Order: sequence, then structure tokens, then C-alpha cells
Amino acid sequence: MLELQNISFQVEEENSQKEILRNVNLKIEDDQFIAITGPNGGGKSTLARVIAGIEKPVEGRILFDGVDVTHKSITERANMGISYAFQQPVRFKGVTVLDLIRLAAGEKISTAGACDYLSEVGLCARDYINREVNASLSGGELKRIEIATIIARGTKMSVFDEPEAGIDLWSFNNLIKVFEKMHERIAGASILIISHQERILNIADRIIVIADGRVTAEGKKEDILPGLLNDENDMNCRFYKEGY
Ligand SMILES: Nc1ncnc2c1ncn2[C@@H]1O[C@H](COP(=O)(O)OP(=O)(O)OP(=O)(O)O)[C@@H](O)[C@H]1O
Repeated sequence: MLELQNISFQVEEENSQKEILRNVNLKIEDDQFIAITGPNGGGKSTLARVIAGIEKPVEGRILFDGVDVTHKSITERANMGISYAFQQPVRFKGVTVLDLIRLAAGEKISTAGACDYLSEVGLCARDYINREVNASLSGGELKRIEIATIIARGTKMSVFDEPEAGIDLWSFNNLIKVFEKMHERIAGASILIISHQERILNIADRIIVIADGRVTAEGKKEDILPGLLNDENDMNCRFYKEGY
């Protein structure tokens, strides 16, 4: 289980502090598929970066399976079982797709084994396996390769920041299946996806709404999603800001 206790995060801005996350309290139980949504700039990516250890909170504690990981590095958290897929994936010049998947899998998997992970995300493996993870790959290709590496890692917690960004419609349909399969495959593991897409929210067990740096709604998908969808006036202003 991942527990965030009173997490606050702020940055320096022209002689003042900008508060980006305020007193966020969350419990992510094992074996849960969680979608995090909310208006642009609400703090979702920052929250994901705080969980992964890329940003350190100014206040609060993060517990992973009861262990305080607040001061642990990205690598330590990754080794403990937290995987993170960036909103804009990182390129690795000189590293091939095969190298990256093998690194992620943490074992000497065969080329065929690595290809299976690429096929899962809809990439024709033989076209990609020996390519460098550099600027020659499109944003959507890179995104899918990153998802393949997270599947290969198979960790206790996987955090995806807008995995659908840059993915074409055909692949998006498959992406939904990829996440469903991933959820079924790793018993006890949790998936946390930041998304604005109804179809992704719809496959979640629970939805968390983040707006203005706070958790403004949280609960079972059945309880939260209708409120989000029915807010036809102005979802960002009324639903999110009133704290529902
Ligand atoms: N290092 C930083 N310095 C200044 N402002 C920052 C920094 N990091 C984040 N912010 C600001 O904090 C707010 C939250 O950003 P964040 O990327 O977490 O939002 P988000 O909910 O993921 O948005 P989106 O849906 O557009 O991806 C934004 O206003 C952003 O500009």
C-alpha cells in the first residue's frame, strides 16, 4: 500500500513560494487500478513525481508498504517496486530498445522475450528492437516503448502520466486492453494512471480528482465518474473548485 500523509510541495517564484500541492492525503491500496484526473495545472504530474521521488515534498510523509520512503531516492524507490512513466518520455542516446527492455526486466531475457513486450503495446517488434531510443522515434512510439518497459518491470506499483498522449486512436483502443491485462497479470500490484480520458477513467476501480493542488474528490469509479461527466456547464470550475 502507498500512503501519502499531508503532502505539500512548493517552488520558489520571484521572491515568493508557489504552493503546488497542499496537504494531500491518500491511501492507494494493493491490487487497485486508480485514475487521477482534474484540470490542467491542478498538480497531478507533480503528485506523480513526488511519488516517484523526482520531487521531494516540503511537508508530509510517503509510506510504501509501511516503509517511510519520503527521503529515498528515485533509484531506491524503483528498486522497492515503484515504476514511473513520464508524461514526456526520456530519450536515451546510444541505448537500443532491446537494451532498455532488458534493463527494465532486470534479467537476461531473450530477444524474443523482449519482442513480446513490444508486441503487447502494438509495435511491430522487428522494426524497433534494434533501434536507438533517440530523437528518431516519434512521441507516440516513444510512449509505447516506455509502457513496454513498465510492463517488463512488472513492479508492485506502476505510475503512468497521461499514457494516452500522442497515441493514435487505434493504439488507444489497444492501450485500454494493455492496462486491463497488466492489472490482471500482477496480483496485488497497483496501477496509477493520470488521465483526462473517460475510457481510461472508466476502467479504473477508483478515481481521484486533483484540482488547485488538493484532492477535491475521491472514491469508487461508480460514485465519481457520473459527477465528472454530468458537469456539462464547466467541469473545471464547478466540479473541481467546489470540492464536490
Ligand atoms: N518547477 C516548477 N516551477 C514552477 N511552477 C511549477 C513547477 N512545477 C509545476 N509547476 C506548476 O504547478 C502547477 C501544477 O503542475 P502539474 O504539471 O503538476 O499539473 P497537472 O495537473 O499535471 O497539469 P496537466 O493536466 O496540464 O498535465 C502548474 O501551474 C505548473 O505550472
